Amino acid sequence: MKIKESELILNTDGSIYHLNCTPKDIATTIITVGDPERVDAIAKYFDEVEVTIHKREFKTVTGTYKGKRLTIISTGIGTDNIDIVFNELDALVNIDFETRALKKMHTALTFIRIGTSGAIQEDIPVDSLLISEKAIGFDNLLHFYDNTDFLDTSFSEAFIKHTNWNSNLSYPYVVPANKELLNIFSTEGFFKGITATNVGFYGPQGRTLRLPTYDKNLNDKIASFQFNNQKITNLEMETSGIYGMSMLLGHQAISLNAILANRASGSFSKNPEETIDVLIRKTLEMLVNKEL
Ligand SMILES: O=P(O)(O)O[C@H]1O[C@H](CO)[C@@H](O)[C@H]1O
Ligand SMILES: O=c1cc[nH]c(=O)[nH]1
Repeated sequence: MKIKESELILNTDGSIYHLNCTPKDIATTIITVGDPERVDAIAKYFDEVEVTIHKREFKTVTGTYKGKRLTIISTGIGTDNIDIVFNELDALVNIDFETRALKKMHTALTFIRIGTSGAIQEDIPVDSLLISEKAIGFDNLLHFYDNTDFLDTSFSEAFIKHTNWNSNLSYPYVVPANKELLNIFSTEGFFKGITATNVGFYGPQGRTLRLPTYDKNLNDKIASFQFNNQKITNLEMETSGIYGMSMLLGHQAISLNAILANRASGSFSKNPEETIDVLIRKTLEMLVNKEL
């Protein structure tokens, strides 16, 4: 079936609408970051850069690291951008742009998020690295899609009860990391935990500058919640969307977090760039050594 021009939107040069990339521009292993400037902070380690494309908050660099072809792309902030980036990257490999039909052979992509995050457990210090075993999404992206049977509703129900979750907020959805990637990255000295993905940095993460939040104890309730001996460890703004979209589209994803803030102790990293750089170098080496 031919996908309409209003659904699969191609620019006059044949590139996809927001990302401005054509199918040849991307590798099958893709590092996602929020901050467009982090793309160059990673690409500076490449042997060579093949492609650089920048439109809006979406900066894409494809090149090689120790001979391995990789793409780095910035998503900007939030799961609304994840919807765009993941649908468009998937289209680049799984839709024929000439015929506008789905390709017969599915191509699975491997996604590694190199992100920043704030811990809510006191024993996860600033400047540590954490791998997200699961994400709990306080955003509503996944609720717009069908076929979400993989979501862990028992976890959601227990969480809603424990926190007395406000019914005006969207239903928190719980989605796992890719098992294989989780096993691979789990061996390398990361903390492991459950990442809460929020719809904002301030109120939604319980930060108060001038505006009070509806429940000043919400972060404490989130931190004290346990399900099957697992705790929610950290807050950020993309992982639930990345895990959810990857499950829906048949890709594999893992989210790695540089912990810059500790909300329990009220502290923030004195050298965030250094911590992010440690995570970048570690991730690049693992991608090559584990042949991901
Ligand atoms: O550093 P990035 O990857 O952008 O991730 C975190 O930082 C941003 C907020 O400062 C949000 O996008 C959050 O998820
Ligand atoms: O506390 C933090 C730190 C980074 N990113 C977030 O979303 N929250």
